[in-house]
Amino acid sequence: MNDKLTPLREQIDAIDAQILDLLNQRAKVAQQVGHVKAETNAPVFRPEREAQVLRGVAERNPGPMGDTELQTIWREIMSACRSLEKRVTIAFLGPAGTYTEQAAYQQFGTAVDVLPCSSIDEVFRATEAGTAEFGVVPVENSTEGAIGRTLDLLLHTSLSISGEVSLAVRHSLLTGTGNMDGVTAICAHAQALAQCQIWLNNNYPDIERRAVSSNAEAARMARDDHSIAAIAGERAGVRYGLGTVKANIQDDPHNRTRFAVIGQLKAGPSGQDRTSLALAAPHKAGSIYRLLGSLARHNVSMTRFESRPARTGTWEYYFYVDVEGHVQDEGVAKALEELQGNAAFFKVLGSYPVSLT
Ligand SMILES: C=C(O[C@@H]1C=C(C(=O)O)C=C[C@H]1O)C(=O)O
Repeated sequence: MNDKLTPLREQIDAIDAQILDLLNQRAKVAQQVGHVKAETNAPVFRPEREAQVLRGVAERNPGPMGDTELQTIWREIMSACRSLEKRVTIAFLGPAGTYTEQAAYQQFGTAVDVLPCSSIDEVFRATEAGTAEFGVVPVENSTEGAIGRTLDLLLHTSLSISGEVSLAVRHSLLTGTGNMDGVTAICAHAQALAQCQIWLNNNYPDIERRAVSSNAEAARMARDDHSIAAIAGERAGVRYGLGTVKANIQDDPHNRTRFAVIGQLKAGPSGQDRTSLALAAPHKAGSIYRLLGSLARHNVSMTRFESRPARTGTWEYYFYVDVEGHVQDEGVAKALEELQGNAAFFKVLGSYPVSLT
């Protein structure tokens, strides 16, 4: 047995030495890139370039390594290289252990400084003030729909969306003991309670449900008080030392949440981009039809159309529209120019590379 293993391990050691050498070669080039950027005051983080590198890895991958696993490794390589140019600070909807934290690492890798914030408003404030270069906030959930507060704040912020992250959201029922003995309340964010309501109705119809500020906060409460069960991701469970009563209790097995990366940066075109817009239509017959007609005429595909009350008490709405392509793409530019002329309110929230997952 050992005789067979020894030469194989020697091969791995030799390959590791090459990987180590190549990684440091890559890091030195990234440092040079950093010097060039510093001379011109150019942004360190370039999401369009990182998206291209990650797509290229999957396209060129001959296997047996999986595309997703390689992309995870490359994300960390780029994160480490980037941190040699400059370490960026990322604000996110905390506390530690939330899905938003996971989304932040998914976008930037782990060689970043993080600033957990207690509300979506605080993420916007910290990023607008420059305390963090980027912020990460939830935008919509495939079961429960839009995160209203994020949409409201996007309307008037000076920040742009420079990235999107889509994560599979799986909820577990967690307690300090790993069972439900003595549990009198199930705590979670209101969104998570809503995403698990059928399962809760079927299994624990009589236990009180209590909405708290985040699932991670519920996990922290469950750690300190064994009369409380939390609904949260396994990540939060591990972080707070909880036992799993039942995993995957979300009503929709395909439950996903989409997050936006916000910051001063406007991402360049990566070749596979999306553009988010906020619009209001004038109070005239056919005005929405005219707005959307501009997209159709220039062959621009719409991937999302969402309305939200303008909060004027007059049944006026803002429309949140996502289209395929980048504002610098010719068709998109023409469509938006035309659309802007017909809109009562028009704002490009940002163009950014399409999420890998
Ligand atoms: C090295 C660069 O800086 C950063 C690091 C990257 C990398 O490690 O590949 C890619 C894009 C940037 O976010 C670059 O802009 O090319």
